[in-house]
Amino acid sequence: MSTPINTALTWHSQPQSEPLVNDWLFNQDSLTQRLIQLSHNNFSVLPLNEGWQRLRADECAALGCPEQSSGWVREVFLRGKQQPWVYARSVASQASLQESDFDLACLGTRSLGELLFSDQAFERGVIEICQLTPKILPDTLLPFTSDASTLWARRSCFSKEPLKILVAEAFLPAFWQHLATHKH
Ligand SMILES: C=C(O[C@@H]1C=C(C(=O)O)C=C[C@H]1O)C(=O)O
Repeated sequence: MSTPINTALTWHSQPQSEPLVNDWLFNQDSLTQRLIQLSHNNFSVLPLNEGWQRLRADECAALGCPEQSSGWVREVFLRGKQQPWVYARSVASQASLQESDFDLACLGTRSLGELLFSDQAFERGVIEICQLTPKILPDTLLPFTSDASTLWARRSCFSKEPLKILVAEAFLPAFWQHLATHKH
């Protein structure tokens, strides 16, 4: 289902004007844990697509691996109250996975965050954000029709030498609607 997408994504770390957006985009804690709390434990991970693929140019650059590298791609929905709240795409190069004992392929419906945040050896790099627009993310990639004109997304690298896992998360309209209707 994944299709090559426009890699002209402009990732940056510039805080935005809305405090609520900044809180969710730049928070360093496990997103899984925050969504478990926000959903009052009604949280689940829905794998959408997993497998070996050629990584995107921006992903290779972020991982520091050669262009056109192959890697394991994991795309999921993080769901709160059975609603897709976040679309996530996590990738790691084949070379680094082969050198490590990290089995990204075995996760299934377990959250990647459970592994990344339980193992103190993983260091998180800078969180970058960008706004995804339909022209960047054709709906062939995002398996849902988003009624938002843009989606806020963030990404960061989790490193535990020699392994680097690039985790990108796009917050979906249903997430912001839940926040708006359940003032916290
Ligand atoms: C990095 C984390 O893991 C989350 C879990 C993911 C998965 O299971 O594929 C993907 C993105 C993350 O939001 C986290 O919980 O912060």
